[in-house]
Amino acid sequence: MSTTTAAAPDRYPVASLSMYDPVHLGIDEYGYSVDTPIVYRQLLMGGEPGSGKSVELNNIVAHGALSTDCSMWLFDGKEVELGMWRDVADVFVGPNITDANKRLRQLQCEMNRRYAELARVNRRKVIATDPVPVILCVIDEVAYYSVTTGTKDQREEFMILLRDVIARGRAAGIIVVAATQRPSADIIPTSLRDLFGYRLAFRCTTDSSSDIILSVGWAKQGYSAKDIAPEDRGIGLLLAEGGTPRRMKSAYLSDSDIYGLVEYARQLRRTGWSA
Ligand SMILES: Nc1ncnc2c1ncn2[C@@H]1O[C@H](COP(=O)(O)OP(=O)(O)OP(=O)(O)O)[C@@H](O)[C@H]1O
Repeated sequence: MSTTTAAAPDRYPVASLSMYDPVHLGIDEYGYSVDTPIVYRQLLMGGEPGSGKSVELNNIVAHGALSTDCSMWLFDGKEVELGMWRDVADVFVGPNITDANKRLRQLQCEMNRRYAELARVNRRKVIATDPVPVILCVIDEVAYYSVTTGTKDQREEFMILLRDVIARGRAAGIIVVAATQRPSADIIPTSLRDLFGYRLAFRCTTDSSSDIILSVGWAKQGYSAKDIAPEDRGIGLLLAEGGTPRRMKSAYLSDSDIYGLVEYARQLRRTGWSA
């Protein structure tokens, strides 16, 4: 055994993350880390303005940006919330429904292509060793595209395409993370909500809007995002695949954290990781 100690290298190997790794969302009320695999799932977030949705979206997008097996498709009806990640997004859609629908049609085609390939090789789902990236499709604010902008036909087309991608995307390696500050039945009908395996309710103004995110009945059982105090920004109830809602606080990335991450992700995505 050698008695000499090797000089510490001045550069350390840093591996990228993978979309198949759990994503760090925050900590729960007992101080445990909330790390959730989101591949093969869809995640819906809702809550009143300023309740913490964009902060949590940033955590998920940060994971995607640092994952070299992730293709990021960002839809930002407000343009500035996800805009900081624009340089490392593969697709960035601002407040333009024509563009949004065009991109969703492309996503649908890619999904169909992947299913055709899976069927050809007699497989059920995309896995980590497949030569296709996981597609992380993040939409902030769904209602902008589904009820506010464009013509009725465009809004309807948006919802039809989105519903299809949410319903069929999982096994094809397409994750949809959607946020809305308007948790109402016209924006998130039950049939759409139920397609999301994960739901995260930040502070809501009524029990019924909390139930629209989580699902009917939880408020009566004592799990209502209405009970989150207005000053408790970033606190939400996370319902994961049929469990019980878990109260948690999302992790927080400051703007300067995000600038640093974007720069790092840009290098990582250009070169792959290297020592
Ligand atoms: N986890 C957190 N830790 C610390 N501060 C937070 C956290 N989450 C939210 N905040 C604070 O609350 C503010 C509003 O959060 P955020 O922008 O995420 O709300 P939002 O729900 O996306 O609002 P809107 O619907 O209007 O876009 C943040 O700028 C930040 O100051």
